[in-house]
Amino acid sequence: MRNTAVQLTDLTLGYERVPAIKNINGELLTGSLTALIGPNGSGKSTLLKGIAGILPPLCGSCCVNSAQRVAYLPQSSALDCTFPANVLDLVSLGLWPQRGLRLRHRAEDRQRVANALQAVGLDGFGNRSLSALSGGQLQRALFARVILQDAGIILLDEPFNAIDGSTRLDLLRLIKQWHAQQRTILVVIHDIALVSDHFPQTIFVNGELMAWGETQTVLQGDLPLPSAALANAGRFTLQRVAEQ
Ligand SMILES: Nc1ncnc2c1ncn2[C@@H]1O[C@H](COP(=O)(O)OP(=O)(O)OP(=O)(O)O)[C@@H](O)[C@H]1O
Repeated sequence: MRNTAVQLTDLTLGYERVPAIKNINGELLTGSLTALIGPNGSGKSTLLKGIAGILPPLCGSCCVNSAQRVAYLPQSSALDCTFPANVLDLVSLGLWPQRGLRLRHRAEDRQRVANALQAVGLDGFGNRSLSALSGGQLQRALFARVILQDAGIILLDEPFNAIDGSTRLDLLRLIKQWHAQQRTILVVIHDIALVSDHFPQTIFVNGELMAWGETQTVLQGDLPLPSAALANAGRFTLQRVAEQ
């Protein structure tokens, strides 16, 4: 697994022994930037949870390069923002893989948290309660936590949902910085134009693996996605894995 960050072998994942996504084979190369696309309910979040180690395989295996830490950012709608915590609490959690849960912040840690908040444009938001953040501000805070996790493998579930254009650009810039640092990045996205413009690799799932490869090859046909997702993205021919 020298150049392999994640290896999936006949991987089937699901809930209460009912498969949600079946027989996935493939590998994420170290330093790759990959979009994960597919219709609602096609198993994208399930696959991310499997790679993050949150969901054990029903069959097959998911091997993650043990030399690399994994950062997983769930859909922000899955987070309970009524929890009595502020932005500093949330972002500082990114330090626990390195410092442990009972961390006492050193001056160096406080500086790293401040730097991460600055990098996502949330300077001065540290004491703001999570419940008082807008959707875009919450997404920025979650990205600050990912910065602190300093992981080699970064899994992001729909980070561009319900955010405005400038937040989207800022977050995209961060993803590109991580890519330039040779981190391995997998991002669930519904916006096919964004995938086409910014992601070199694409995985397309629909309960099983439909295609995995260069984005322009994968997006060469009619994808069974809502027409809104295809707006401005042209027509694509789907190259099925089975036909390769
Ligand atoms: N906790 C759960 N318990 C039981 N079934 C689940 C659970 N989470 C997801 N599922 C089911 O697994 C299948 C895949 O769901 P998943 O959330 O992975 O899809 P998705 O592609 O991420 O969808 P979306 O684009 O809507 O976020 C769906 O049929 C869903 O109903």
